[in-house]
Amino acid sequence: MSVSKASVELPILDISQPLSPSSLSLLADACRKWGFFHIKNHGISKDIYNKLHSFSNEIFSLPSETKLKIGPLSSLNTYTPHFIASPFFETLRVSGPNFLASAQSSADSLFNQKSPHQFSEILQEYGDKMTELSRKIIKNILMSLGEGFDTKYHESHFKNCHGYLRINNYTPPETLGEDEEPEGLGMHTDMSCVTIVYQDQTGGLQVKSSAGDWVDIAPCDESESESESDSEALVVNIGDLLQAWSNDRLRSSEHRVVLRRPAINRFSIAFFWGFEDEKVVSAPEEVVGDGGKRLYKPFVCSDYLKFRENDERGKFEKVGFTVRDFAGNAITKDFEEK
Ligand SMILES: O=C(O)CCC(=O)C(=O)O
Ligand SMILES: [Fe+2]
Repeated sequence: MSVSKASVELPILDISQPLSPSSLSLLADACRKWGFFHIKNHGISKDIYNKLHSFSNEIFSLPSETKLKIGPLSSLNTYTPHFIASPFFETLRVSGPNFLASAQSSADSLFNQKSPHQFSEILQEYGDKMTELSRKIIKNILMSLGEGFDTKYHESHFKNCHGYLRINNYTPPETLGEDEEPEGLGMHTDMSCVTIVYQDQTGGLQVKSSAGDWVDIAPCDESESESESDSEALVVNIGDLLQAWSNDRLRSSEHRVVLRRPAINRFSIAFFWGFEDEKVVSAPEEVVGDGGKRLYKPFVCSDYLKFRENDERGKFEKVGFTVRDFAGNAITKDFEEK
């Protein structure tokens, strides 16, 4: 296994402000080279994360039989147990736009009664914030691609996007050797347009460079920087849908999560924001640019999701296939590392 301790320097963008031309250019570079960047001043406090973390712990600490009431063989199917994506990973899905109803139906089944609403209410607030942030992020990415692209494409292409949350719990094996770094979540690309990830201070998220090396995306605690906010910067990454829509001008990078010593649980929340099912994904002429080659055949969004989700493993792990295999024309451009 290749072990890399190098950590990539990603821009940290202040999402509460309109981005300056120099920040837009940092954003464009990061999206082309890594498909990853950080955002700060996103308006979600540490207090919210602490609450989400402790409620989630309560759920993940329930006996397996209880959790399986909402597992893959149940009608709800919001919980994915260990040994599907990896032996060390379990996850709870909360679907939007009614995050409250989705979280509440899982909680009610788990606790076998009408349970208190606080967890669901916080998830509604969190989901709404993520939705708003995703819109802002897409707008900024469009601005970074070309002048006037946000007004041209934001409404016409992205207004029906929608999102869901996954709350992830990584439980490493109790004995972990010094150089042992088992995969908590295997290499994959996201099927979204953009994904917003909160990772706790444990670390272990890695992105593959265009040269093929794994590099760390270190947790970035804003409260340690000069920022006034009391929260951590969030990780944002480009998903396959936006890579195809942008004709590879934006990169959907392979990434994974490795587990390290000390062998403690790792907690993360990912928000996936993507096109509506029926959307035909096709890069606009102007995005492809004069003389540019079209790298993907137009495809229907849900057909790609089905292609990836045809079995439970394919959703998470070691995807042999990405959007390039699904809709790519023979000639695909390699991402330059500049
Ligand atoms: O747990 C993380 O930090 C990342 C999770 C992830 O990549 C995913 O859920 O797609
Ligand atoms: Fe991911």
